[in-house]
Amino acid sequence: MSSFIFRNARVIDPVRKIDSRGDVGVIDGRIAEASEVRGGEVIDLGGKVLSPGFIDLHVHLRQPGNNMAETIASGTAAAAAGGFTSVVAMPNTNPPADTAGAIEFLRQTAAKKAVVRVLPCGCMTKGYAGEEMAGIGSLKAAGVVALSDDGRCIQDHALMRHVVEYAKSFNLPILDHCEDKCLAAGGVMHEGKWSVLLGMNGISGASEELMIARNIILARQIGWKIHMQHVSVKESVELLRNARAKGIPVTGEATPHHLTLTDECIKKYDTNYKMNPPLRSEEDRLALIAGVADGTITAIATDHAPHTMTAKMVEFDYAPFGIIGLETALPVSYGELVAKGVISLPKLVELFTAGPADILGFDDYSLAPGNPADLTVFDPEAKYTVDKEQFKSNSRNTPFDGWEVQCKTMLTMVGGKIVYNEL
Ligand SMILES: NC(=O)N[C@@H](CC(=O)O)C(=O)O
Ligand SMILES: [Zn+2]
Ligand SMILES: [Zn+2]
Repeated sequence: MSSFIFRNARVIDPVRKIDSRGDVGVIDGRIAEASEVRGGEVIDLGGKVLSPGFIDLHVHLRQPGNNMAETIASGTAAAAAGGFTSVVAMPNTNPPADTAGAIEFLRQTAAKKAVVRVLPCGCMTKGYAGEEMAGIGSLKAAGVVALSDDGRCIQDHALMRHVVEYAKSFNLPILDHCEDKCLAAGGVMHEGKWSVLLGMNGISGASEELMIARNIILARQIGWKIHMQHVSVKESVELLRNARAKGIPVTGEATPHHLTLTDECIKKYDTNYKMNPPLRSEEDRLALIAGVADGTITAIATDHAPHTMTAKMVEFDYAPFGIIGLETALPVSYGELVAKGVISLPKLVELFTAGPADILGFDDYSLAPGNPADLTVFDPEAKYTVDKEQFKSNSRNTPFDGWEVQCKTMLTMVGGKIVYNEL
């Protein structure tokens, strides 16, 4: 395997609290002191940022079941283009990833087709139907890194309690889609001023708040980690903030779209603004940003949810929920959080690296010599226009097409192999 020296990097390594000019070496797929590399390829970064590879906790790869929308090959190519070196693959495929066999399929296909690491996530319940617990022990043995029924939420609190107990005994974090079905029923957008004005059925913020409260209670009672996916409302942020202050092991992620867009966008009736949870009010959006700024929210995750053009090109009510995000996450988050002075650049890097690594229970996700050479190089100064036709994803369902953005992925390296290069 080849060696590399990255010269003149702005090295940002949140775990080791480093933000300084320097060189980073890679020998045989691992990070090394640059001075120890003999005769490797020299790449001058001219001050561009080099950081640990980004981890996306929340990605829908759609294979098996909907290869038109995405495959493991196309989804991981999109991830590489976005600077992600690892993605957690949500199990709501068809068939769902609720057995060791399904996880084995994912792992074997990823070994052949993926360009970044695919971290399998298994269902909490059989068929993610929320009725019967999945075989959590065999999912663990097959290599899942977490459990989730994403797309749906277990409504039966006693069942959820048992799942959390099993997850604890198998040392698996739970990534939960928090949504009370009764309160959300029939809704297609956020319940608020705009749903009234547009005459559309709303999804109450309380549907999320209620299940976040439920999960906080279970995390406290059982003493186990529950991570709240795609947190979207103000009240959820407040609940999380208070619970974390008390030491309850709960965490939350924010998506780039919930940080930047609101329910007002729905007036365009464009189904690329339809996702679950829905775009919320401006007040909710600002609360989410405040939660990121004060450390209540410790990860940015895309909830990359590809859908084909034909699936999305229908009346708003009938379109599936979900938008893609892997190839826009970095610039969109940079624009809202760093360019506007809400957080520093190292903090943004943390939200894409050490934050998600910690939620998964990985330790030392840093640029320490000896660690796997999973690296992201990006240029915070580079300005460009988002063009969905250039995406590596099989899908085009993005609300960010045509956005003038700043901060571009320049190179992605996984285990010492360059999988994306724009330098
Ligand atoms: N976010 C979405 O709107 N859709 C996701 C499911 C989910 O993340 O809940 C999907 O699988 O399409
Ligand atoms: Zn979800
Ligand atoms: Zn999802």
